[in-house]
Amino acid sequence: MSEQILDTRNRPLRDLRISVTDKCNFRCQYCMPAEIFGPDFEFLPQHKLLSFEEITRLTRIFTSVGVGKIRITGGEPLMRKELPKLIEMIRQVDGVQDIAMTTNGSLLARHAKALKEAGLDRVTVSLDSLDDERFGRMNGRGYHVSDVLKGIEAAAEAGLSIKLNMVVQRGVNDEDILPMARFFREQKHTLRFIEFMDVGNSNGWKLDQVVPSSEIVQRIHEEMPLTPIDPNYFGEVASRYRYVGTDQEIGLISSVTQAFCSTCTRARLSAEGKLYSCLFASVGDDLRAPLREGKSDEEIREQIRTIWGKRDDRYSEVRLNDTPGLNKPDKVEMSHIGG
Ligand SMILES: Nc1nc2c(ncn2[C@@H]2O[C@H](COP(=O)(O)OP(=O)(O)OP(=O)(O)O)[C@@H](O)[C@H]2O)c(=O)[nH]1
Ligand SMILES: C[S@@+](CC[C@H](N)C(=O)[O-])C[C@H]1O[C@@H](n2cnc3c(N)ncnc32)[C@H](O)[C@@H]1O
Ligand code: SF4
Ligand code: SF4
Repeated sequence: MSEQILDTRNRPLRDLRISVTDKCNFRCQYCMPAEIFGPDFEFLPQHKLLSFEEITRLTRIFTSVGVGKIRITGGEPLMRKELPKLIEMIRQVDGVQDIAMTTNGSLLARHAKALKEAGLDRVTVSLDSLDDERFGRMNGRGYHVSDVLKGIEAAAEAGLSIKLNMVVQRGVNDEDILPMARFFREQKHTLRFIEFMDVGNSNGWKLDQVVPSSEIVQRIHEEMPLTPIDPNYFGEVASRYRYVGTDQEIGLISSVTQAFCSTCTRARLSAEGKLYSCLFASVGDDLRAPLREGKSDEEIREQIRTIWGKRDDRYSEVRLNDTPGLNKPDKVEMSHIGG
């Protein structure tokens, strides 16, 4: 059994979410708005990115202090060249029980088979609408729904387990809630509805654009009756509901209206090797420098123990009490550290 480390709120470190690139081919308004992430925006140069060897070494150190779940994310993780090679390297690490990836799905069709063969267990594909025009607008680059559906199909054919993520914004895509629910119920994939969050510094978040999960459940329940079911594991982010009379389910990720910080076991590693103890953190701790300065595994492990031991984050829990417009320090961008 590996060591378990606890933060100041007794939360163990269990999941590591690894961002492999800060780049993305989409410009979702709620994440990387085109007016900010324009042609002049400077993304990380290659030498600042953690190499696959560095990521794998850190994964090994993290598993020795209790991490079992790995999620590959970004930016768009499939923009990172030779990603299957990284998956293969992480798969070899003792203690890694589950490797998942979050992707916008646009490049998945051509990579799904290689990812599965390399050892990826699961993909979560983000899709906000089945309406091509609206989807093209939301992704900021005119990508088609069919590009993503082909990716989902290829992932299913390759034998990857699949979930869908839909960020719901009132007045933007809330009319897609029912069509998405019907479609993925039919397709037998679990769809999770995510409350629009105030991540990063530039997504123009307003509370009145958040559709509370309770309302989403109500809207679906009126047409397709739902019943709540237990979480799959301690600290599961989504609350689960099953369509009555079926074994199909949906998930609700309610970080705005029902914060889940008290069971948050997630650490996030940015593409340049900074460790963030919260999605809403302003600063991360640099792990790349110690890696490149020749520090030993034990020295880096001790640094991680110290960071996690001091952790007190509970941003979502305090968010609703925050005064809008309060002068807070800039938070890290979600595309930078992964969702
Ligand atoms: N506030 C907050 N939101 C989170 C956190 N983790 C995930 N989310 C949100 O939930 C979405 C879904 O996360 P995923 O990584 O797909 O889901 P997951 O629940 O970790 O995945 P499973 O392992 O399949 O249960 C993310 O895109 C974020 O929007 C978190 O720690 N804090
Ligand atoms: C940052 S993306 C990275 C992975 C990949 N590019 C994708 O879109 O799946 C991870 C997840 O964060 C979600 N996300 C981004 N901005 C968000 C926001 N403001 N509120 C809620 N979820 C958000 C996305 O929908 C996506 O499911
Ligand atoms: S949510 Fe994902 S696909 Fe959309 S801009 Fe952010 S990183 Fe790219
Ligand atoms: S807001 Fe921070 S502490 Fe709370 S669940 Fe999200 S990442 Fe964890």
